[in-house]
Amino acid sequence: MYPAYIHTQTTARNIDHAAIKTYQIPSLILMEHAALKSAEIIEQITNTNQSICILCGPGNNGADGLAIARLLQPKYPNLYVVVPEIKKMSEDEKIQFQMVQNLKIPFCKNLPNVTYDIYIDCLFGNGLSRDITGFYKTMIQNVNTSQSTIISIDMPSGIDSTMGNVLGCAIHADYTISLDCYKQGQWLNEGKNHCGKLYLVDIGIPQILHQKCMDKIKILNEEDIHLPNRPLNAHKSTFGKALMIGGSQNMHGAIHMASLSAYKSGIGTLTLMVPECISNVLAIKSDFYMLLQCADRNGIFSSKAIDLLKQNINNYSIISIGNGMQKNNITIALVEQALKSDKKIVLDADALWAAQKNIELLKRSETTILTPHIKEMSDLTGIHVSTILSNPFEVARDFSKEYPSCVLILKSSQTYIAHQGSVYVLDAQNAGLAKGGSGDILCGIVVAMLGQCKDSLQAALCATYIHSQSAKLDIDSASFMPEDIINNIPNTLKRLRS
Ligand SMILES: NC(=O)C1=CN([C@@H]2O[C@H](COP(=O)(O)OP(=O)(O)OC[C@H]3O[C@@H](n4cnc5c(N)ncnc54)[C@H](OP(=O)(O)O)[C@@H]3O)[C@@H](O)[C@H]2O)[C@@H](O)CC1
Ligand SMILES: Nc1ncnc2c1ncn2[C@@H]1O[C@H](COP(=O)(O)OP(=O)(O)O)[C@@H](O)[C@H]1O
Ligand SMILES: [K+]
Repeated sequence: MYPAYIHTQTTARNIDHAAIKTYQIPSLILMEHAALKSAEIIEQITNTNQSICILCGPGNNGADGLAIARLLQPKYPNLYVVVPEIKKMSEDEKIQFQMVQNLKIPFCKNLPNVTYDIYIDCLFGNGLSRDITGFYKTMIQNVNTSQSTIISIDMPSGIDSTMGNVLGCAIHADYTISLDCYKQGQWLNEGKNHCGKLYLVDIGIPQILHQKCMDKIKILNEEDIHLPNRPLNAHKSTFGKALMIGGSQNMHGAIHMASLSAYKSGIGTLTLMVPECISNVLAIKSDFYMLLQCADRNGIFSSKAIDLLKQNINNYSIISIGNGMQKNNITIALVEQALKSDKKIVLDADALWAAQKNIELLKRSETTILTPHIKEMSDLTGIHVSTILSNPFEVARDFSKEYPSCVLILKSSQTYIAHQGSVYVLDAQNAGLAKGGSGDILCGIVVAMLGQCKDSLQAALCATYIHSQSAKLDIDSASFMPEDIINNIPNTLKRLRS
């Protein structure tokens, strides 16, 4: 699978330049790859009897358009090119334009009065630098109001490729063919809604240029997942001894689901530290876990929990806190104690709110995996929800740099896994997961992976991927039950290992 990276405008541009300067790949060769791959996709999504109008701007995005015109012309009899600024062309565009003229492909300066079935948008790509005004704006508005299919090359023109904001006006594409890498603006803010279906094509830029990037963002795929080995001669301690702390009178299901997921995902031993008031119901539900019961007060842990954890913590290698707990002083004290220990820690739900009270403790040297959804991330960091939503990549990356021993799993319909400045994106939207309990299942899988993987980032990547793959169920998304997902974990593991 072609490795998919997401870059800002500057990084994408620097990579293009390095391919040309350092690796001496002529830009016309890259452009030819771009045009060939784009033409291939255009042929797949259109019919050759449809009329095509290719809009070519003043830079290399326009040059791509001219190269695409040259490649499509033999198959599409009704093909037309619009070049508004013949006097202002990049060097490569001049060469492409000469070839288009040699082939006698019809062109003109203005958008023709007739409506075309297909518009190929090559006005502006990664080089858009200011608001679009004047005749380009009119052209974009006219194309947007047509009922035609719009295919954008590299970026929907008018979308800023770093932040996804509309600069003046922007093409509303049905399809966008991104060249070499995704641009961050395709994933953020208004950009998300302007791309239509996104394609990514390899244009022959050396992969090393992506791998060498600082602060890279990569789409998580199966090749990034290295499931931990399970040696035949292992014993239970080989796979981690976990203590899961959580539960309250009104929420015993959360820790139960987390524990089932942890066990199905391979944890060695599992103990649940829960308030006494729910221990009976848990004991009836399952018998694979051990219970560390704690006196309760009003349905939650009493202050005795703090001493109980102190006395027992050294029996475990991994501690998770949060499932089914509440925001209170005991939760704060338990999180503080766990973070001061030398154990691997997983923080979920209200434990994330509690961690904020002693945030400097996250600078500990042992691994901490945090699994906030967007609101919990806001509780943890004090960053407003709208700021997180406008650039989750940056928020996740900044956090991971500030707390280098932490691995952040920032959950939403897309999930961002960040560690020491690198960000992975799990792009697997699934309405079946938009239900209470999905996060508890993930937390359990994280605990199990932390018990088995040597590397904490790998544990987080494996867990997130296993969670989303196990939620690929052949039933209506409205009917997903937590146990359906949990019962599918074994199939996922079997498939990933084979
Ligand atoms: N060899 C390579 O690098 C490869 C590049 N490739 C392709 O090149 C694209 C990047 O090309 P690019 O850098 O030329 O930028 P592009 O998007 O065409 O725009 C720049 C032009 O637009 C103008 N302009 C900007 N904003 C404007 C505005 N609001 N209103 C009006 N004008 C505005 C700007 O003018 P200026 O600011 O200089 O006055 C300049 O003329 C990339 O997306 C991909 O498609 C691929 O073929 C692979 C190989
Ligand atoms: N639409 C969606 N597409 C993909 N994943 C989703 C979607 N909605 C929720 N999820 C995933 O489900 C989990 C929900 O976690 P969380 O919000 O903590 O739920 P809860 O606390 O109720 O268990 C996260 O892993 C999140 O990424
Ligand atoms: K474009």
